[in-house]
Order: sequence, then C-alpha cells, then structure tokens
Amino acid sequence: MKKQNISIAIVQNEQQQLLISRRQKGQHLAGKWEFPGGKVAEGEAYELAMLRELKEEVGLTATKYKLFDSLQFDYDQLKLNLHFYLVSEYSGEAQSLEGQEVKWISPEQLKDYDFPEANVGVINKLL
Ligand SMILES: Nc1nc2c([nH]c(=O)n2[C@@H]2O[C@H](COP(=O)(O)OP(=O)(O)OP(=O)(O)O)[C@@H](O)[C@H]2O)c(=O)[nH]1
Ligand SMILES: [Mg+2]
Repeated sequence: MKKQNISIAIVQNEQQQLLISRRQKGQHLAGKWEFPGGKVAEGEAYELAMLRELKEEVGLTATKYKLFDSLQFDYDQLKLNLHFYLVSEYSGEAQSLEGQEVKWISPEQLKDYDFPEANVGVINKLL
C-alpha cells in the first residue's frame, strides 16, 4: 500500500480563530474541509514541508509553531503519516492561492464542518 508523509498547519490568529480550507474537485477527499498542508517531498524535513505548503496554499509565513500531533491513518488504498503543527504567529494575509475556499472559524465551529476521518482526534483536542 502507498505510504505518504503529510505535514499540516493549524493556524491560529489573534482572535483565536483557525484557518480552514476546502479540498477541491479531483483531490483525495474532495469537498471535505481541511487545514492547509500536503505531501512531504523526498528528503524534506516535516517542518519545512509544513512551512512550504502553508506558503504555497494560502500565502502565510509561519514564524512561531510547534508540533501538535503526529498520527498514522489508513484510508482505503492510502496509508498516511500525518504531522500537525500549531502555528501561533505568522506573517501575511490568508489568501486562496489555489482557487480553494479559505476561511477563519472559531474552534467551536469546527464540529460544523466536515473534515477527513484522520482529523477527528486533532479536532477534539482543539475544541
Ligand atoms: N492538507 C490536509 N490534508 C489532509 C488533512 N487531513 C487528511 O486526512 N489529509 C489528507 O492528507 C493528504 C494531504 O495531501 P494533499 O492532497 O493536501 O497534498 P498536496 O497539498 O501536496 O497536494 P497535491 O498532491 O495536489 O500537490 C491527502 O490525502 C488528504 O486527504 C488535513 O487536515 N489537511
Ligand atoms: Mg494540500
């Protein structure tokens, strides 16, 4: 089975809101809401992958962050190793750089959005 390393940024703004985006048509789990992130490149450090994906997808530069959770999750034909970072300081304004829906929500609103199954534990920790 394919195995992928994934790095993800959970960005928190000064109002304690969290940045979420929506997976697009053609992507794995299209239509689900997610935290910005993506595949770790060959030989790339997890942390650097998170910084790169955050910049590529929503235009933010994380300046203060820490590892929040690491977990494995198996979807049908896909084994994922997920690394979630909590970003508490950043520069830039969140933008949709890939045409995806992007929004800030309060932690209490997380339960109103449909996230991938792999996110359940992390979301419970954020509520
Ligand atoms: N970004 C992100 N991916 C998640 C989350 N939860 C979760 O299960 N995933 C899964 O982790 C993988 C992330 O890869 P991705 O599709 O974002 O990869 P990427 O940005 O490098 O995209 P690309 O392959 O289109 O260039 C997907 O299989 C996605 O379904 C999440 O909260 N954020
Ligand atoms: Mg992505």
